[in-house]
Amino acid sequence: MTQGTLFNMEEPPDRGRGTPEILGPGAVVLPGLVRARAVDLLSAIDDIVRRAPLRHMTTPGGGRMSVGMSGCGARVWVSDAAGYRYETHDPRTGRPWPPMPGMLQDIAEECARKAGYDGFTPDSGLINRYGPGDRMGLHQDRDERRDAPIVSISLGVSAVFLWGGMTRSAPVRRIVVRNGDVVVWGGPSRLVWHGIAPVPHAQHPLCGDVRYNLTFRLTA
Ligand SMILES: O=C(O)CCC(=O)C(=O)O
Ligand SMILES: [Fe+2]
Repeated sequence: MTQGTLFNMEEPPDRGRGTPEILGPGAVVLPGLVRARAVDLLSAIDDIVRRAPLRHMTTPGGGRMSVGMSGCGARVWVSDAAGYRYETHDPRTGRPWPPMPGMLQDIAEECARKAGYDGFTPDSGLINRYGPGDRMGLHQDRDERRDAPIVSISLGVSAVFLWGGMTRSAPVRRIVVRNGDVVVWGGPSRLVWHGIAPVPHAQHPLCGDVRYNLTFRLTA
């Protein structure tokens, strides 16, 4: 990922629940789509991070990412002084990443289908953990297959998803993503710059002051 700039703007107005919101060609927010599965998803995250602990990765430039990361599946995104890449083994433990639970695979595929992407079979599930104030700067997801969409699930504390354009300096839309919301982007929008504004200090009944994000991709 490439870190970019963030803009601090006031909270955007609320949007209706349940109505898909088109972000652009091939990109959609599906509000609350997996809210009923939030407890199961969080328990799957717990199982994974017990075996592959969350860690703060460093960027090639030496910066420490505020978001805690782990993952499951055949390959998981890692970053260190050597660069951004996918690895089959967890550098922290030397072991293969935990396999992707069938439940996660099914939910990711169903989310993709709902967004118009039939036949999406992710081989990588990234876990991002945001504490209060943690953020992810504007970036493009460039390190995996670009002919497959990204399926992104928000859990816990609400955050503002930043949805930019095809260049880093394009105007940025701010979209509130809540527990159980899903964002899917692919096709002509696959390389849109995006990020997460600093997560507010807030409480969610399932997660305390934490936001989790699960992101599914195809890497090989
Ligand atoms: O946390 C999010 O919603 C976005 C995560 C993201 O963009 C990424 O992992 O590449
Ligand atoms: Fe991303």
